Amino acid sequence: MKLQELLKNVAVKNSTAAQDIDIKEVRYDSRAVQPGDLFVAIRGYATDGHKYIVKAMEQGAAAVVCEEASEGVPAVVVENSRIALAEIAANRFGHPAESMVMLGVTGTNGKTTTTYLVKHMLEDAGHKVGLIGTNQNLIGDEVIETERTTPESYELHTLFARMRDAGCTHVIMEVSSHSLVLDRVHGIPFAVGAFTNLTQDHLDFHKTMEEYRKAKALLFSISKKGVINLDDAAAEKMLADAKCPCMTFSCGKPEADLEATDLQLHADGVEFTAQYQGEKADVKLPIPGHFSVENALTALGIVLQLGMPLAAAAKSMATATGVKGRVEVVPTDTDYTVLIDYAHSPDGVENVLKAVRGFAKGRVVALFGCGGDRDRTKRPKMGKIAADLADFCVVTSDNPRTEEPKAIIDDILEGMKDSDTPMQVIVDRPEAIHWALAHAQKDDIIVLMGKGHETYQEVNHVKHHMDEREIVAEYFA
Ligand SMILES: CC(=O)N[C@H]1[C@@H](OP(=O)(O)OP(=O)(O)OC[C@H]2O[C@@H](n3ccc(=O)[nH]c3=O)[C@H](O)[C@@H]2O)O[C@H](CO)[C@@H](O)[C@@H]1O[C@H](C)C(=O)N[C@@H](C)C(=O)N[C@H](CCC(=O)O)C(=O)O
Ligand SMILES: Nc1ncnc2c1ncn2[C@@H]1O[C@H](COP(=O)(O)OP(=O)(O)OP(=O)(O)O)[C@@H](O)[C@H]1O
Ligand SMILES: N[C@H](CCC[C@H](N)C(=O)O)C(=O)O
Ligand SMILES: [Mg+2]
Repeated sequence: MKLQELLKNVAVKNSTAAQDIDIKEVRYDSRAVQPGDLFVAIRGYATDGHKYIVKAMEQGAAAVVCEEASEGVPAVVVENSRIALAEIAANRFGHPAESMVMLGVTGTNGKTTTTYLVKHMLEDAGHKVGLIGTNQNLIGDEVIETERTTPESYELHTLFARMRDAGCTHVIMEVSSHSLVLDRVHGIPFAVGAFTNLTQDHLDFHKTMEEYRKAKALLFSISKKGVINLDDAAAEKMLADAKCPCMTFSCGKPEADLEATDLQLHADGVEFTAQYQGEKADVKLPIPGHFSVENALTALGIVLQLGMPLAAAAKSMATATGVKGRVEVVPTDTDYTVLIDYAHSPDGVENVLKAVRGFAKGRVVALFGCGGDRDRTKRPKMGKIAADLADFCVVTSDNPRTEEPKAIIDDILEGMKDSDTPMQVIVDRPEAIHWALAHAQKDDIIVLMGKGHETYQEVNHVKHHMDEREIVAEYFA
């Protein structure tokens, strides 16, 4: 592609690069640059892409997009390289997002689950759907592995192009707060954006809850229509900040556009009556927990905003299946139950343990750790909530990354020190799981929290294979 085609509608401050040069590929990591590529230099948190311009040129880069030009380098200078990257990516692939209905979900918890529900309902209605999120990306049934919840803009447009070419009409994606702040989703024309909830997470990155909320609110300045959880404490501010018309949902607030009443919470799912614009429908979702009602409402809100009739959406919801690693039952053939869940924030832990408490006949045993190189202040909070809600806690590791595992555990224990809930600390997670199984009692529900779908433990930048399903199976073998 010619450089000028890639730069169409990009706000260029000045340029020393010839506009008609041929560009082979676009790279934002110098380590991937090959002869003829365009290197986009991004100022990051860990390092600055501008430092690698010389290296990129040595590797054969044809030109550089940057915020500050270097002597003798064919450079296109822009105000913001991340925004330029997103625009270049859209140009590179022929604006694939514009030919599909783009749907985005933001919020601290419930994004992954909601996206799968929306995909299921749209497929039931006969559409081919692409999905982008934490567990994996999907083009219909085709699975594409992922590293991020919301990939970098260039990867996003690469995926959109594949989805478009495969005949997708709709894309449902998780929109993380990081992606909104870091312009990964810049320029995506979201037909509907939805907000699940706001509770503590990622303060390492956003610093304050208000900054975190504002990051999420950005989705409603790039969406045509919004769906907002009126039961969340941040709802009022989210509605006030929104630049698009928003519908609201609630469990019990009649002023909401979509309201759930007559909630029934069962061990294997939830049931409720949904009311929208004078219509009523019975909704069943085979995923347990009060939060499943919220996720169902978020998903219903999205398809209602697209014009799907409530009755059709409700009917479809009943045949949705659970999502890997979200309240997933591990088969054990014993008189107790093992669940794998992705709760990794104070609210997530509270929600899943309350849900389990609601149907447990015996003890609730919580096994968990906290991620390294992530929000430290959530650790004692998760510890306290687990100690308050569980009958027994096993504290262990969850992706220590570059931190000392025992130091992370000490942060968690700080929040548990006033509790008399019995507990066991075992740093090695597989060992901790085996210990929990060896000490299980009849009717216990052992909740393995934090890893969800993940099949690795990340230590010092290396992902070591670790699948909790296999660890449980090994124990019984
Ligand atoms: C805080 C954050 O999100 N950082 C992301 C950001 O990194 P950064 O801007 O700090 O980049 P950097 O490492 O300083 O490097 C700056 C630039 O120099 C380039 N570089 C670097 C080294 C080199 O030799 N040559 C070179 O060109 C890098 O490619 C980059 O373009 O941009 C990078 C490129 O896209 C991302 O890989 C990186 O994600 C990091 C690894 C990360 O862990 N992100 C997590 C926290 C994240 O994004 N999580 C959210 C939410 C999760 C959820 O709740 O579900 C997600 O959406 O996944
Ligand atoms: N609506 C909800 N409110 C609170 N907690 C929830 C909700 N939905 C799910 N959870 C809990 O949070 C965990 C994570 O859910 P899910 O993966 O759907 O959220 P997410 O927003 O995609 O998370 P991430 O930010 O890591 O991508 C679940 O395993 C469950 O314990
Ligand atoms: N996507 C989130 C979830 C991480 C889940 C947990 N396993 C952890 O490592 O903290 C993050 O990167 O913060
Ligand atoms: Mg997710």
